[in-house]
Amino acid sequence: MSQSSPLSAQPKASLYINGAPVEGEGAALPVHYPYTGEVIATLHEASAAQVAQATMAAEAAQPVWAALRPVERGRVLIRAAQIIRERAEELARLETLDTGKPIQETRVADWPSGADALEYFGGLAPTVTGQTIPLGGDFVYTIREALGVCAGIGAWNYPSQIACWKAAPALAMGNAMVFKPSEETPLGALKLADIFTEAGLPAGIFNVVQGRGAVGAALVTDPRVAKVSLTGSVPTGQKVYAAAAAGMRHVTMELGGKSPLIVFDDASLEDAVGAAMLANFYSSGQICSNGTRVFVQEGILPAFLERLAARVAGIRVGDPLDEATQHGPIVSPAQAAKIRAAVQSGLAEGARLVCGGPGEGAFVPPTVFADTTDEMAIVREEIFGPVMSVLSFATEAEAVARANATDYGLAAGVFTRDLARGHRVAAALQAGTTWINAYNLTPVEAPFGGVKLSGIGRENSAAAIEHYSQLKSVYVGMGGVDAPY
Ligand SMILES: NC(=O)c1ccc[n+]([C@@H]2O[C@H](COP(=O)([O-])OP(=O)(O)OC[C@H]3O[C@@H](n4cnc5c(N)ncnc54)[C@H](O)[C@@H]3O)[C@@H](O)[C@H]2O)c1
Repeated sequence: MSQSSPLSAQPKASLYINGAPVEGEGAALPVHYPYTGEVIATLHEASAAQVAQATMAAEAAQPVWAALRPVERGRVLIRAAQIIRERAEELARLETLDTGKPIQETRVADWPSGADALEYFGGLAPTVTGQTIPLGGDFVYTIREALGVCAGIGAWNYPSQIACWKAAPALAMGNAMVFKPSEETPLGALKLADIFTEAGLPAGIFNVVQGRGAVGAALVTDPRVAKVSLTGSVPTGQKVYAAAAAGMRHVTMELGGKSPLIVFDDASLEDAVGAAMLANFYSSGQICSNGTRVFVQEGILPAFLERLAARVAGIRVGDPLDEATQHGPIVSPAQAAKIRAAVQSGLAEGARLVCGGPGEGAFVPPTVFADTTDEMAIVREEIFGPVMSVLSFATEAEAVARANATDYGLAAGVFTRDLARGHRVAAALQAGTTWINAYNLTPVEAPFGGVKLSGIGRENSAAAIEHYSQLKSVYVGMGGVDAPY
């Protein structure tokens, strides 16, 4: 890599352990800018000994952090959020270099959402209390206490948001964290570690190790780790859940999906088309909750497809650092090849290409298939790219049954002007996160997560507190001990 390259993003060191940058002792990890393929940084994986050092540093630091007043922990998180907002432009640019996502997205979605989580959980920390349970003299009170050392493992689509979404509730509750970003996008988590230190976080409370799956596996089975939170694919989730079970560790699993978006014929066509585009093409389609199965009621199908094709034709594809660009490259050549194979399989299975196609190089254009059936691989399997399958349906009962006929259950959406139907359908859809007349909005105030194979546990909202703490009950005897012997 040329250090003089204007795109150089070489960090001080690859890892962050016990409050300081540390170089990795493992294999090289080149970081490519997805748009050009240029190597913008070369990192090194953590060795097994360095993974252990990170968890030991976390274990040593955690009790002191947990003993602070919650308002003091919260203040550090809120200060970190302020630093993120002050450096918004620099951080958005780094996220674009790391992921290839358009700068117009990374300015509004990635770090800003991470800052929201830090503010939210920073403010929530002092409000967490226990219960008193009267027993007519004796009583029990409960303490919600930290778990200890938490491991966070991230995917590459929203690397900095994922790091913040995991760190914020974990740290708010007095835990320490060792975070392993995806090997594709390792840069944002290192920035977060720096920002935390600047905000006053004690050394050892947030550590970063880098590496591929084996480093993640070493972290999951480290004896000091009490909880694992993974964002990734279902196959990885199954492996990590099983490995965590051996040590009876807590888990949060944020996994993949093949979510349905149901559009009834009374919906606002323009809003439904806009939502379907957002649900498939934002971040070049690399979003876990994407509504990739778009069920459209037969009466409005022709009008829906016509309007969709017209609006998709206007999407500006290109250089992600150009402010006008709305659709950037795919994160890596390997992922682009997987998406292309899915597009080819759609063509081979007889789906009708409305627009887009396999694309070339780093780019897969926004792609819409019509005349698809529930049996086609493009309709059943997560593609994790900008490929929408449009399906036609006749009745509400049919749409709900077909929408639920999947092993996934991350998200679902419904568009209708009949609000009673909207609520009825939302209730019937097997998904952890649902939207009525909206799609893919994930404010920190709302719980986010999946059912069925899409995961377990919830991120964001007060619900996340329960996933980063455990209840202790304290029985207080107020009288004598009545022993029968
Ligand atoms: N539900 C959500 O919140 C959410 C959000 C974003 C992405 N995702 C899902 O993530 C997937 C795309 O991301 P990806 O390709 O990076 O996923 P992935 O499963 O390939 O990797 C995820 C992370 O797990 C690590 N890993 C791999 N094998 C491991 C092992 N045996 N033990 C421990 N860690 C291991 C990887 O290094 C990476 O950091 C998609 O399926 C997408 O739907 C889910």
